[in-house]
Amino acid sequence: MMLNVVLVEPEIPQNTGNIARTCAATGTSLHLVKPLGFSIDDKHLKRAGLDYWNLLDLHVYENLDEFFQKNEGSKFYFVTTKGIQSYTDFSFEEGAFLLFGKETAGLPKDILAKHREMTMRIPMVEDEKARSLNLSNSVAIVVYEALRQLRFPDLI
Ligand SMILES: C[S@@+](CC[C@H](N)C(=O)[O-])C[C@H]1O[C@@H](n2cnc3c(N)ncnc32)[C@H](O)[C@@H]1O
Repeated sequence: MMLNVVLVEPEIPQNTGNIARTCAATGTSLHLVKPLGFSIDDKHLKRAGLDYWNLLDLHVYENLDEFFQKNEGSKFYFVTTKGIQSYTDFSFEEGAFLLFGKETAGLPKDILAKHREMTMRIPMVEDEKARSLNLSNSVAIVVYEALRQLRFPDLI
């Protein structure tokens, strides 16, 4: 696949359902890293993804170690409110893996520290009350920037 979205320990089924729909509609693979806050058969998850599930290239992992092992050698990008640069300052490569954190806590701190140079943020107002965007909105923003840079391959 041209792009890969990775949700690390997602908690809210409606968010993952929306993201599944974005992935299916853009030909992007979806990778879910457990623990998940819902079952893959959850009705909210299915409803939010509507009938797009059969179009989806879905991969599920027991934990982050398994994810990194199975995708060794790939290019990883970390999307976080603590990113050192704007997502628009990155060049996205074909086959890129875009990692997003869980709704309550984001990506693990040790992972962000290890991959600091590859962390990106989506700019927001400087107000501590505006802590973050919705997870599924964040995925849509970054996926479409990456696809734009790759010239919307196979999309019309
Ligand atoms: C609701 S947010 C998590 C909030 C968490 N307190 C944090 O600061 O990371 C869930 C995920 O959405 C993405 N996200 C939300 N707002 C973002 C932003 N402004 N910049 C980059 N990523 C963002 C990140 O992947 C984040 O891990």
